[in-house]
Amino acid sequence: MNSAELPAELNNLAMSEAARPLLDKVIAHVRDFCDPAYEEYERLGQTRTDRFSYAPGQLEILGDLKARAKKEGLWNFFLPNADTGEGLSNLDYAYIAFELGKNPLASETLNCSAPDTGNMEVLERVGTQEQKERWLKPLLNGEIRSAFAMTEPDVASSDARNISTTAVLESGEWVINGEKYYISGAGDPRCKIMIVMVKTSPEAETFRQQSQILVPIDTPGVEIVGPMHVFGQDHAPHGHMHIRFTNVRVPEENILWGEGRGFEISQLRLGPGRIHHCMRSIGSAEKALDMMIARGLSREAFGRKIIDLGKNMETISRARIEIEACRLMVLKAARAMDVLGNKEARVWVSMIKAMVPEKACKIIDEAMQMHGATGLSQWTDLPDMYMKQRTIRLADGPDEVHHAVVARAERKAFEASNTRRQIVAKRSQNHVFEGP
Ligand SMILES: Cc1cc2nc3c(=O)[nH]c(=O)nc-3n(C[C@H](O)[C@H](O)[C@H](O)COP(=O)(O)OP(=O)(O)OC[C@H]3O[C@@H](n4cnc5c(N)ncnc54)[C@H](O)[C@@H]3O)c2cc1C
Repeated sequence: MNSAELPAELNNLAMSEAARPLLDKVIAHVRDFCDPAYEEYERLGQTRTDRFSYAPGQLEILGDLKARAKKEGLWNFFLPNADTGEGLSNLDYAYIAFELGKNPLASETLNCSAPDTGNMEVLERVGTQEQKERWLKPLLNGEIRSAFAMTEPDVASSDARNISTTAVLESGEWVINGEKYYISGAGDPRCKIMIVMVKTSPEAETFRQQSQILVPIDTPGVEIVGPMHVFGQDHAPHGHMHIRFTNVRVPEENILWGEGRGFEISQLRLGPGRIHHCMRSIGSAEKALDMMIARGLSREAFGRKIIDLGKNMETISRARIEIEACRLMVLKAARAMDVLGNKEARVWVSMIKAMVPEKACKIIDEAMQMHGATGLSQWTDLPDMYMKQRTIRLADGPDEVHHAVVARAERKAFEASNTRRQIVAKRSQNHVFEGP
C-alpha cells in the first residue's frame, strides 16, 4: 500500500477542535474518579460469594461513575457520526480511547466497552426498528450488557467459513444447535443478549452461508457450561464463557439484516471493534512505560539506580519509539476509516491489529522485568495488562490472519502497478546497485 496514492486528507491526523474539550474531560474523569475507584472496586470483588455475580458495592461504584460520565456528556463516543452517539469521528475517538486504556473501568463508565460497542454499532446500522427498540436502546442507556458468539471449540474459527453451529427455520422460528467458547461478557449477570454467528444456508455460495441471529441469553436451551480461563484466570464476573445451544428457538425476525449476511455484518463490526482495542493498547503501553521509569528511578542495585544499569535506558527509548510509531499507525487507521469507510480501510485496520498488541505486550513485559518479582505479582497491574494485550493477539482474529490481509493487499498492489514492476525489472536487468 502506497500512501502517496491515497487521498491527501488521510494524512491529517489532528484531533478536531470540537472534540478537544471532551478529551480534557475524559482525562480528568479517568484520573480523578476511575483511578481512585478501581482499587476499592477490586477489593470488593474479592468478597464475592459467587464468582459470576457482583459483590455488594461493586455495581454501585460502576453506577456512580457511569452516572457522572453521562452527566458530563462523556457517553457513547464510539458511534461515529450516528444520531445516537456524540458524533465523534474514529480519529477523535482514538485520542479518547488512548486515555481509556489506562484504567480497566474507564471504558465501561463511558458505555464504550467491548463487546457492547461492536454489538451496538451493528444494531444501529442493520437492526430493524423493533430490534433497536428492544436491544439497542437499553444498551445505549448502559442498562444491559451483551455478547458476541462466533468462536467454536471444534473448528478453526479464525476462518469463519468453518462455523458449524446450525440455525434451521421451523414454523417461524430459528432452531439453533451447536457450541461456542470464549464468549466474552456472557458471564456478566447484566448480559441479556447475544449476537450469534450461525450457519443458516449450507447450500449457498461460501460467503452467504452464515447469518447472525439475536439470542436472548435466558432462552431455553442456552446452557452456560462454564468459564474458559486466560492464563488460569476466569475474568469473573465478565467471563469468557463456554456455551452450548440445544434446540434453542428464537423468532424468525431475530435474524440481523437477513439470511446469509453474516459475513457482511462481520465486516461492519470488526473495523471499529478491532481499532478500539488497539487504541486502548497504546494507553496501556504508555502506562507500562511510566511504571517502568518510576520503578527504575526508585531503586538501586550495584551502586546505581536500576534505570542506569545495563541497557535499561535503551529499553525505555525503544518503548517510547515503538509507542509513537504505533500511535501514528492507529491514528492513520482511524482516519482511513473516516475517509475511506470501514470496508476500504480494512487493510489499515489489519496493519495495526497485527502490530500494536504485539508491541504493547513487549513493552509491558519489559516493565515487568524492570520491577523484578513484583512485576509478576498482584502488587502491580502489569500481569493483567500483559494478559489483556496477549489476548488481543487472538481475539478479533489472530495476528497471522491480519498479516495475511496486509500481505495480500501489498502483493495485489504490486502486481497491479506497472511502474513498480518495471522499476524492479529494470534494476535486476542492469544488476545496478543504486544505493539507498
Ligand atoms: C480472552 C479471549 C476472548 C475472546 N472473546 C471472544 C468473543 O467474545 N467471541 C468470540 O466469538 N470469540 C472470542 N474469542 C476467540 C477468538 O476470536 C479466536 O480465538 C480467534 O478468532 C482464533 O480462532 P481459534 O481460536 O479457533 O484459532 P484457529 O482458527 O484454530 O487458529 C489457530 C492458529 O492458527 C494460525 N493461523 C490461523 N489462520 C492463519 C493464517 N491465515 N495464516 C497463518 N496462520 C494462521 C494462527 O497462529 C492461529 O492463532 C476470544 C478469545 C480469547 C483468548
